[in-house]
Amino acid sequence: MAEFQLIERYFSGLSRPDGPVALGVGDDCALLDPPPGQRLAMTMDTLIAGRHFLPDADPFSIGHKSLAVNLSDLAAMGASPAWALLSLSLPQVDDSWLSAFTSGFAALAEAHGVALVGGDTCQGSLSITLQLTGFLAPGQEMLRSAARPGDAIYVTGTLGDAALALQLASAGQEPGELAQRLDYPDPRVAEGRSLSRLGVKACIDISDGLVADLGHICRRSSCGARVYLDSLPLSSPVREYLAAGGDYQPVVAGGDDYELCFTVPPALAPQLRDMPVSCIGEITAGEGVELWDGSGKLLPLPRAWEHFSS
Ligand SMILES: Nc1ncnc2c1ncn2[C@@H]1O[C@H](COP(=O)(O)OP(=O)(O)OP(=O)(O)O)[C@@H](O)[C@H]1O
Ligand SMILES: Cc1ncc(C[n+]2csc(CCOP(=O)(O)O)c2C)c(N)n1
Ligand SMILES: [Mg+2]
Repeated sequence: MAEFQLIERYFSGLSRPDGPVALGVGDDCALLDPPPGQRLAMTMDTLIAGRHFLPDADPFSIGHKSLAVNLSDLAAMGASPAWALLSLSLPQVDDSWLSAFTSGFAALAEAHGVALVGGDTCQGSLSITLQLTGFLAPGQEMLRSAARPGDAIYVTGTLGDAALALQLASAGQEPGELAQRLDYPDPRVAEGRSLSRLGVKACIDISDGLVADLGHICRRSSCGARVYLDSLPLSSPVREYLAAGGDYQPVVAGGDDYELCFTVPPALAPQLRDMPVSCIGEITAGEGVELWDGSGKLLPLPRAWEHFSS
């Protein structure tokens, strides 16, 4: 099967032309009608074999994750997802790989109302780039630059599960239930929309680890952050790993969490009472992220995930 047959077989069906998609997969461009009065929120992320997923990863999970990491960026802005463009580089045409990949992608796209409206396909080493567009009413955006001293810092979900799964898998051990968090991140789109509607102004999604991503909020907001290790929300396997003497590096710097980290002024905090979020510290007038343990000791910051750093 060659390029155009492949596009027809695997990607035309994901296009779902409807009202706002005037023209999807198949022409020189997609033609799209954004809803009046909404801004477009646009993001893009790449997944590369060996860099973002293990070479033997299930293609269904790669399809899921390539969309999930982009949905997570829209969630962090408070946007609603709408359209995707998919650029695929494949070493060869492998039918079973492509059908599993597109099924994983389609299942998550369906769950979030995302239409695939176009893309590009070429032969090369395995790499997936997804561009995702969403909508956002002006004034509802959550920015990295909007944290203020005195704000409380919150996160959704639990931290460190995916990084610990990767650490175990890389050491040839069985990650058990943690594997799900590495392979199938659950982007916090509904939570992002709710937070933005509540009036939360500062948010980021945690892809490179808490310390690095909260660090982006600090730099862009010209403030500091105090985080309390004992306040971090942890799953049972991560708790057990720490209790057995495991290092906190995967929890605060391993990355791949795809949880939201956001800050809230004291007046807004009571409105979060019924949400599944955890307060982990506060924004200060200082600079950079500080990590404190339960006995009041300042902890050294582990090195964060960063491309070109090793
Ligand atoms: N090659 C590039 N050209 C233009 N802008 C870029 C490029 N690479 C990154 N950016 C922009 O830089 C900013 C930070 O990008 P970065 O990839 O670090 O954020 P992110 O996508 O939220 O994080 P992650 O990729 O870890 O999920 C974003 O606004 C992004 O659009
Ligand atoms: C095989 C393998 N090695 C390492 C990792 C960890 N990892 C890769 S990229 C990244 C940050 C987000 O990426 P980006 O900044 O490119 O969006 C993290 C935490 C992984 N998932 N699989
Ligand atoms: Mg990125």
